[in-house]
Amino acid sequence: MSDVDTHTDPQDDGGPGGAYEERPPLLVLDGVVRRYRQGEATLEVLAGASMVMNAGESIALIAPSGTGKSTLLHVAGLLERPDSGEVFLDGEPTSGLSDDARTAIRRNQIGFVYQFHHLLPEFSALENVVMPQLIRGLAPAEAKSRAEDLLGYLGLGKRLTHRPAELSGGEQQRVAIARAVANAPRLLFADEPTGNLDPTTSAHVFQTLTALARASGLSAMVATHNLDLAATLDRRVTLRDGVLVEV
Ligand SMILES: Nc1ncnc2c1ncn2[C@@H]1O[C@H](COP(=O)(O)OP(=O)(O)OP(=O)(O)O)[C@@H](O)[C@H]1O
Repeated sequence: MSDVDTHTDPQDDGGPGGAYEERPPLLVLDGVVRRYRQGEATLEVLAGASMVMNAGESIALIAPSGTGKSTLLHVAGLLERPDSGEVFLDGEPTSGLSDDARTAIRRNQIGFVYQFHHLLPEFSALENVVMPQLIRGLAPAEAKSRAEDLLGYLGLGKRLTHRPAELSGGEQQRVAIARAVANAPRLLFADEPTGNLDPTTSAHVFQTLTALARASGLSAMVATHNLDLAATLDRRVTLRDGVLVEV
């Protein structure tokens, strides 16, 4: 175990349970190492990355292309396992969990947004947002109502029946954001969510994403190349030689 304390939240004043009750931070990365084989060589993309993410925090991940931002988001979001080190969720280690247990955590607690929307082309905006809720087991009427609310909040109330190809790039990304938060996750990972959009649309979609995260108390980690947008989040980190550094 390295110097990262996985069990106390520095912003936790003890809460209603009393001053001696300690709540672990939402997410802790502790000395995370991730290597890829590239032919004969091994590339160590993450070389002991550590960080603490508290509930409700928004963090920008800013680093040059190829330094490991996507890899970090995939490991933190339980899509990939670290080669060594640990990812703690609510103070509990996750790397030893079965694939099924990790999938269940992702489905119920984690949302992802990517640079390209990955919406299902043959389904409407509404259906794309309803679907993950049905997979989770929600009743169709409840799922539809939540999807309508979310899309309305994101300014897409008049685009519910449009298929992705009938929407603008910014609208497609907003549907992807609605889909990512449809199951009310606690954590949102966004990998250059506005990287494919023009500057004005990019700023609008980014602000929509962060406003939604704040309104719903969601913790968000957003990889972006845009320093102005990064400045609007609570904290900024970068990757230097595979290690996370606060900037
Ligand atoms: N599955 C893989 N197999 C082999 N190498 C990989 C794999 N995934 C990523 N890499 C390598 O790891 C390095 C980091 O990749 P990653 O996609 O995490 O970077 P990034 O910072 O997100 O880049 P970008 O900003 O261009 O998206 C790159 O050199 C990439 O080629």
